[in-house]
Amino acid sequence: MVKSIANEDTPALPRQDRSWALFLDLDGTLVELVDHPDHIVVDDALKTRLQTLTTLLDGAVAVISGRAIDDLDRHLTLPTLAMSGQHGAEWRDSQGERHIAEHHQKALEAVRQRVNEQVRRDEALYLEDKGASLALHYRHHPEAGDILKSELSALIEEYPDALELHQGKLVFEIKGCGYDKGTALERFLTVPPFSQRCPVFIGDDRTDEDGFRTVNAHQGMAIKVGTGDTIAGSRLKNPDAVHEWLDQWIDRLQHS
Ligand SMILES: O=P(O)(O)OC[C@H]1O[C@H](O[C@H]2O[C@H](CO)[C@@H](O)[C@H](O)[C@H]2O)[C@H](O)[C@@H](O)[C@@H]1O
Repeated sequence: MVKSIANEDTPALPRQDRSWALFLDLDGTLVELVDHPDHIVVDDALKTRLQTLTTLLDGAVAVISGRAIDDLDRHLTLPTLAMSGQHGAEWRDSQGERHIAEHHQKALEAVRQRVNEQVRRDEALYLEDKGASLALHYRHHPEAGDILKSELSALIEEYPDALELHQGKLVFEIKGCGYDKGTALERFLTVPPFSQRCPVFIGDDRTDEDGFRTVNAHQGMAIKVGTGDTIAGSRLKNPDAVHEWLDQWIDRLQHS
């Protein structure tokens, strides 16, 4: 049964277990990618699925996203769910306490205005200002990718210890150095209810590879959604397959 939702070329996923910790990316993993960040569809079934798993795994479920936590809360409306936002720069622990990295904020402030000017020159671009990071979306002007990459790289050149450029799916992100999805996972794994559990991380994007690296180092399970190069050992085809696999997990735990 698991085989039908995994890609043909990867081994069947192991049987889900109560002793695992679950880490989930959002865009492209739990929800389909759409034309604009505000247009994702988070239905009630997904919210219930996340809540049920959190209960069954004694709280060891966290969303690990590039989005800001306020934005994740707006879409998921699960205010007590553990989360990491902005590629590890902010996080909400399992006690509900919020934390945010600040070391790069001065440098970010210095480039913010210049990125805004760039966006004003091309109305097909969309700037998502997340507070501790900037996402410049070029989904509606994909040919601009190469030039944007070199322009944004030049903009942050002055701040090599504070800022770095990440490339996602038709988006470039300017974010603080020293934080990524790998450090976000590592942080959760040092404290209960995540510590002492086998980590499972499901993600679709190249920024999720940092998380896969951490999970692999902890002998956990890295699951890549969709196609493309990856260091993950397993794959699921798309968000629907992810939902199906999570539902199997719920079913197993409720009937064991
Ligand atoms: O780490 P994630 O939860 O996967 O977030 C990664 C980025 O996702 C969002 O952008 C992407 O999804 C949009 C909606 O489907 C799409 O329009 C865009 O092209 C994608 O890059 C989000 O807006 C970013 O802030 C996240 O970093």
